Amino acid sequence: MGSISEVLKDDPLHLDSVIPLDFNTLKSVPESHQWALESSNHSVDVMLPVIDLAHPDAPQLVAHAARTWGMFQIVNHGIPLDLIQGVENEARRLFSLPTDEKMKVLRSSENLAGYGVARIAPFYAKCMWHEGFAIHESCVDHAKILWPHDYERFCNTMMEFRKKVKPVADQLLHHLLVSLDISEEAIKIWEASANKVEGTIQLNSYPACPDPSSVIGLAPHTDTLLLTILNQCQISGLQIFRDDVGWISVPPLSGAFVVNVGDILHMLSNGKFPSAYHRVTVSENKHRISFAYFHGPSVDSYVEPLNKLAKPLYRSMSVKEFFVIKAKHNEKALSLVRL
Ligand SMILES: C=C1C[C@]23C[C@@]1(O)CC[C@H]2[C@@]12CCC[C@@](C)(C(=O)O1)[C@H]2[C@@H]3C(=O)O
Ligand SMILES: O=C(O)CCC(=O)C(=O)O
Ligand SMILES: [Fe+2]
Repeated sequence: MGSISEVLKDDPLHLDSVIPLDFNTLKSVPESHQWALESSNHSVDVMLPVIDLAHPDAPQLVAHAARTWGMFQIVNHGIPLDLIQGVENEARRLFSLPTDEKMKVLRSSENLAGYGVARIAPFYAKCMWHEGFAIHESCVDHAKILWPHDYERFCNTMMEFRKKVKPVADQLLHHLLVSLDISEEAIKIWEASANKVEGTIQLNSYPACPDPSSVIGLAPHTDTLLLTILNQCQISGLQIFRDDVGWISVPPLSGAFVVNVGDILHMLSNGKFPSAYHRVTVSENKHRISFAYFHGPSVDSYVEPLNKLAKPLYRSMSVKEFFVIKAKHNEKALSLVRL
């Protein structure tokens, strides 16, 4: 995504003016973080599909789960447990730094990488109980500022994770595209588009909160790209919304990753794979960490429903155009590009 800064330079959100709170010093929830939540984060427990990627039917199971849920969990993905633990440890090392240290790597408005609030933060009057750190391409510059004499451990761990997770995302995308009954050429184009970019890693931190029912970790949203592969680090908090059931908790499963469909795959599949609407709640006594890999596409790609036999529900547009629409309209973006 070389020219993403170009896309974001007209972004109306001034993220560098929204700074995460110094959560460590708080004994109560400040008004700035108190949300009027209907039914206070209430959710039900329904098991999301858990797919063994080594199972011979994995391609069909993945496609079925993406169609019915837009979100599922994967096991037997080949990402070693010690690497998962390593990423969590490094994320905890980063977020436990003093606020003034983290502020040295604050993400600017037109930049994808660095420390700060979620990109969706400026859409809400209240702040989320969350801080994040995004890694785009290399993380050496930022890590050297944080740990001048010990930056390699952080960077090597993150790069090793990206090296291992990207092929998993490629494989999942392949299963999904094949199931769409589209031309081999279209499959190749989109695989190449996703393959061309390194993908962004997002580390999320949700500190323990004195009154979890009055705050939100991450407000309800859909992810923008093709696929997100997320690890919840063994602490619950992620919820997915279904019209028929309401909010459903996604229990963390040791060693598993949660996969969810993003808006661009939603459009490519003509809505067959719905982008998952999800949110995050926080805990009273646990500092929750999660980390996610956001898979492609290249900003130079052109998005349109790929199955030419079906009536298109979304108009054609460049990925850049969609990023601009999403940055301006957030939740309304998909409905604005619907035909
Ligand atoms: C690649 C990206 C997806 C993301 C925006 C980003 O540039 C890096 C952070 C990602 C994240 C994580 C929290 C939720 C989210 C909606 C946000 O505000 O920042 C996602 C973005 C997204 O999928 O649009
Ligand atoms: O922390 C989580 O479980 C989810 C994070 C998330 O939705 C995101 O990074 O887009
Ligand atoms: Fe998300």
